[in-house]
Amino acid sequence: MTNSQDTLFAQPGEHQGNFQFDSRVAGVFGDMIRRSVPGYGQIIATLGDFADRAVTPGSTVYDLGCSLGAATLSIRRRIEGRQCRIIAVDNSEPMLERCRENLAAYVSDTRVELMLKDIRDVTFENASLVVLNFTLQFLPPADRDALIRKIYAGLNPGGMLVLSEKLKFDSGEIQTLLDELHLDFKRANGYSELEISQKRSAIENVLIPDTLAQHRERLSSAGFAAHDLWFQCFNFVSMVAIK
Ligand SMILES: Nc1ncnc2c1ncn2[C@@H]1O[C@H](C[S@+](CC[C@H]([NH3+])C(=O)[O-])CC(=O)[O-])[C@@H](O)[C@H]1O
Ligand SMILES: O=C(O)C(=O)Cc1ccccc1
Repeated sequence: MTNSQDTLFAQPGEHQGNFQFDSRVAGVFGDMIRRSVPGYGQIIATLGDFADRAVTPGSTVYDLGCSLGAATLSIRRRIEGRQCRIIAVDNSEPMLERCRENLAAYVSDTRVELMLKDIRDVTFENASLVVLNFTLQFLPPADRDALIRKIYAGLNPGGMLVLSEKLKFDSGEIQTLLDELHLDFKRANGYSELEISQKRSAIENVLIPDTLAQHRERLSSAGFAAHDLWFQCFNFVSMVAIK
């Protein structure tokens, strides 16, 4: 997988304006996400374990906001021979191009369809597993309920949604504490204060976190009777919901 070092925010004044999933980001994304999101590697590996349990023969898996294909690759390795199909969607062309190369590096009998489109325009059918791994947080908040409802409608009974997100907290004290622990994690991974602060401004208006209560309410009102956290590290969580 592409893994050039992320130095995008290393120089003063670099990358001003809103964060975008352009070719520069796509070229360093593997390094960026591992050094920025605590638990990312564990979540990617565990998606394979969820897939092994959730994915039924002949069903469809959706990876929404697939970026370089890390989740799709982890899932695909675990569902060989089940006559399934994975639909991996991203609206960034440079991401999807690199994703195509990454998927082609391994042999598999599972068909992966890469779709360059907005996840709001996807039709869900015969789904046994839907993955939103750090993607919902980039949708305008007003569009989030409708997507979760559409996913629920397209899932087969027993089908799962795995939803990973950066969280916001009602308590200012907890927000500050977990934000600081996250910043320490980035420092420990070699990011400078300048890189941290420039990236923070760039994602401010682009990545809009919800609280855990908002996620729970959204999943419940979409119809998911069973849902809970399965992973948390600081302000990053992953939830599972079962239809
Ligand atoms: N409306 C949209 N439609 C389609 N794609 C979108 C949209 N908005 C954002 N994206 C895409 O969602 C991805 C979010 S990254 C996901 C990591 C991956 N899941 C991973 O497991 O490695 C998470 C992060 O950068 O924190 C990017 O590739 C965007 O182009
Ligand atoms: O870097 C951060 O502070 C994040 O919140 C995670 C992230 C990771 C990759 C792209 C955008 C945000």
